[in-house]
Amino acid sequence: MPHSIKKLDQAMQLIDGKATSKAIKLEIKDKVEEITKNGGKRPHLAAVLVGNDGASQTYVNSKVKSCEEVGFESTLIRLEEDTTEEKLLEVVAQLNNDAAVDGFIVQLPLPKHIDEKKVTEAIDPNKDVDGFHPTNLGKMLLDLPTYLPATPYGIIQLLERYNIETSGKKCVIIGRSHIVGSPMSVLMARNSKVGNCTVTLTHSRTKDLAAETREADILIVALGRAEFVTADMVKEGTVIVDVGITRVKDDSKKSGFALKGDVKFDEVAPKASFITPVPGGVGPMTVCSLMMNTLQAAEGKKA
Ligand SMILES: Nc1nc(=O)c2c([nH]1)NC[C@@H]1CN(c3ccc(C(=O)N[C@@H](CCC(=O)O)C(=O)O)cc3)C=[N+]21
Repeated sequence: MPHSIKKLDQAMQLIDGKATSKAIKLEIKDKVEEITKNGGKRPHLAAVLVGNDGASQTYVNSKVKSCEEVGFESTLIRLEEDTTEEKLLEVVAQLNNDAAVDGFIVQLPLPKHIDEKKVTEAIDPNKDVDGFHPTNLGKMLLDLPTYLPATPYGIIQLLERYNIETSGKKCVIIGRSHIVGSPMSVLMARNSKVGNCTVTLTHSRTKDLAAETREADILIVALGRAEFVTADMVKEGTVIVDVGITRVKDDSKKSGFALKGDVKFDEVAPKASFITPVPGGVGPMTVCSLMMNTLQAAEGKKA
């Protein structure tokens, strides 16, 4: 068969996270209009940012902007890099008790002198729209109503909206973080519309990683190393979800850096059936999930 025809048969489709998040945000905006029209309160998301990390500022700004787009109220609380753990826990307690705030997040990573676990556990699970609190992760595991962690929830939305068949497929995940890889393994395995996969969760101690990834019908990459996955690591026709986002120095860019995913896109994309780009893939969906969780919080369907 001529090469060009083979290529046509296997046309790769880009999964457009930016467009999907826009569509979902319009749906949320409609719901907000309905709520306020009926005299209800506008959903309100608060975000706490400690310090001046460049990437964190970008993400938090995009969350505030998304709130405006969907008609949410938003509050950004900025604290100095040297804020004490005690002070941050006070701010968390205030937000827990503030009836005007439906949900809030504390942007991670936090400065080294603050215990992230302690802060996460201090957040009222009913307001934990990040879905990081042990109570909410536990509920997820038990299929109880809860807030799903933002990035995994965004990925599920993408797979669902692109009608990607997951049932009975082999899903390989790279990275076992508490906020992406680990919850993703639970969601892909559970008995749900998107789910029913046979899941392999790989990590730094996995013996022959490429042997595992080559088996994947769906490959989810979340280890945070730019261009880690190369063409030889994937089989033809795989669905690839790239969660990584690393700033790499690039003098040709106005910002001085380029954003790179965990997948070497140019060489891997031609082998994929579906693939998420970076930027414009999973990132915008993460923000969108926060909006969905905040709407859920405001509607009183508490975790
Ligand atoms: N408590 C907490 N909750 C989070 O949800 C959380 C966090 N901490 N810490 C950091 C990670 C990362 N994250 C992203 C959000 C948006 C984009 C995003 O919008 N990315 C754009 C590009 C943005 C850019 O230009 O840098 C894109 O991929 O197209 C990416 C990553 C949320 N996180």
